[in-house]
Amino acid sequence: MEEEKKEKKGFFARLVSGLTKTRDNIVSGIDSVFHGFSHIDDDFYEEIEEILIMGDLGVHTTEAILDKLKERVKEEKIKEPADCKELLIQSIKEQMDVGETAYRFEEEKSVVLVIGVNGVGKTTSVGKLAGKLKSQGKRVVLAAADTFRAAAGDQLKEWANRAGVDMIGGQEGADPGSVVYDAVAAAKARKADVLLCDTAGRLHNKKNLMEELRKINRILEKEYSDAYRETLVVLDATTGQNALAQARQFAEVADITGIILTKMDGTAKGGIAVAIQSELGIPVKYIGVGESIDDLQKFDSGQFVNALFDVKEDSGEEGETEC
Ligand SMILES: Nc1nc2c(ncn2[C@@H]2O[C@H](COP(=O)(O)OP(=O)(O)OP(=O)(O)O)[C@@H](O)[C@H]2O)c(=O)[nH]1
Repeated sequence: MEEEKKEKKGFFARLVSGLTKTRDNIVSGIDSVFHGFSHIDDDFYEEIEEILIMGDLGVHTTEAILDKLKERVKEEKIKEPADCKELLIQSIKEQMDVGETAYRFEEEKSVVLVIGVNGVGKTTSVGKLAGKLKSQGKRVVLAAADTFRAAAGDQLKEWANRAGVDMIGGQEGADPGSVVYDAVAAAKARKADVLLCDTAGRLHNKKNLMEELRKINRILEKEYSDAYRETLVVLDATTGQNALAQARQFAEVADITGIILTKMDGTAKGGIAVAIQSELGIPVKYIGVGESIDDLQKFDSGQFVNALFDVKEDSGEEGETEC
């Protein structure tokens, strides 16, 4: 129990330091609004709106947050700008609410498809996730089914070695479906708990992407129907609103069950996590906070917002995050 508390505290401290740039971008501005205005008026709300939009929360999400805030301020007859801070934090948390995030693939035999465009950190995230599952004592098999890019398989192989798991690959340009087919056979033979597939990422050709995913899904239905299926999209947080647009496009062609938001370390655009959950209703399941194998953390909206606004968490009871 003590260990668990310590771990949560450690996670929170790392989250706070990882979000320094995002926090500087949003919170220092907000604080000066709370303390710089003598009363609550349209200008006050406009300033908050501007800061949230600049912090990459997006126009729709920001409007929804402000509507909620205004309603509460009225209801609770708040007069002092400084007293709005807690209400704003509450409104952002509510706006991000997507219910409790499930990690079923950690509990039962599963296949996880990971998709994302080149360069977002897809291969790295698959490697980190493999390492995380392996450290939980799971038997993991990787499928290098993103056969489009030269050397992608080699890169994944390095991660497989680092994580200490098996990888099934194919030649460059090979049919991703056949790689998945072979990987399913290997997963069955090795009694794997989780089959992690590094799959397609070509958004510029939606028809092909859709076809490819459909084919993979058909194979999984036929050959591995008793495995729970999860589809995660990897997005690069440093691209801000572009990441949101990518998620939207992927959601049009696949049944997305979660998001991995990478490069949260050192970006000022971490507010995109709020926009993603609010506008798409898809949970951010993990965030990438560095380039090494341990730099993937489960995401918890409550803790994230607390970290952003420097709300202290000493009991460790706020979120369920473990890492
Ligand atoms: N700082 C930081 N860098 C990351 C993170 N995730 C990935 N990267 C880096 O981002 C770069 C791209 O990562 P890859 O995993 O190769 O990206 P990919 O999406 O697989 O791209 P392709 O291999 O080109 O398809 C690498 O230099 C990674 O080390 C993260 O969470 N934080």
